[in-house]
Amino acid sequence: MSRILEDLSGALVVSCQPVVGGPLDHPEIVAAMALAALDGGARGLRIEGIANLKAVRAVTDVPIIGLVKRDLEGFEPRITPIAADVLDLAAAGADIIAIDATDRPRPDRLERLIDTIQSVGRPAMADCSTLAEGVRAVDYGVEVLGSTMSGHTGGPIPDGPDLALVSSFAKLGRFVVAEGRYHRPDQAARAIEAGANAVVVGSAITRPEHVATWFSDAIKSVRGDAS
Ligand SMILES: CC(=O)N[C@H](C=O)[C@@H](O)[C@H](O)[C@H](O)COP(=O)(O)O
Repeated sequence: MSRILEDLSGALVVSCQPVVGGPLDHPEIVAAMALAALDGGARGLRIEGIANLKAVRAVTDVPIIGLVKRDLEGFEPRITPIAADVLDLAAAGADIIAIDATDRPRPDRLERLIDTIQSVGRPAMADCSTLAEGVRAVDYGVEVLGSTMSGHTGGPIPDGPDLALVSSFAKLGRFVVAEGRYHRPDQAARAIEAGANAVVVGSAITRPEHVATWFSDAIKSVRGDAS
């Protein structure tokens, strides 16, 4: 296992991805959120976008999972869909590079993305939605499997995290990251019990807009108030 993955064993990784266009969506604020998360015990970060990554890299040496979200016409995968982004992420200081590994039409072939990540000496993290996608990504040589995309490839998004997918990934002999809808500490603990090597938490820590909505919706539901 690479040193970066050893450093992340048993770690909380905080994804600092502000709501796009929201009041926190500025690189200096992303860097401040990252430092606050590290103060609270996070040992790794997940950062989207080159400007944000550079701002965070300037203030910490902890392992960073880097990604670029890109909406390309005619394609659904958004997380680092093209090989050119891989090179930019490596140059900006990402230690691990995350890619959408779902089984959906994509602009650059998955094998090409993984080869490009390996050519810059970084572990590749496959953001998957199913076990079959994880198995395919392992066949292509990824070092890290994430449950990131579970529930995000169509249909209603479930409430809780996909612990069953984490358990299945744990049998594949790769570093497993539990990610997606870990909204409470006990859920993160269950992920480690299910075999995850690390847990990524995003919205519950770094998207106060989402957290405020959870609370305001709960209050409205009790009041029977749709406004
Ligand atoms: C599906 C997708 O695009 N997920 C993204 C991946 O980087 C982020 O928007 C999520 O915030 C991240 O995965 C953490 O998940 P959560 O915010 O649920 O803790």
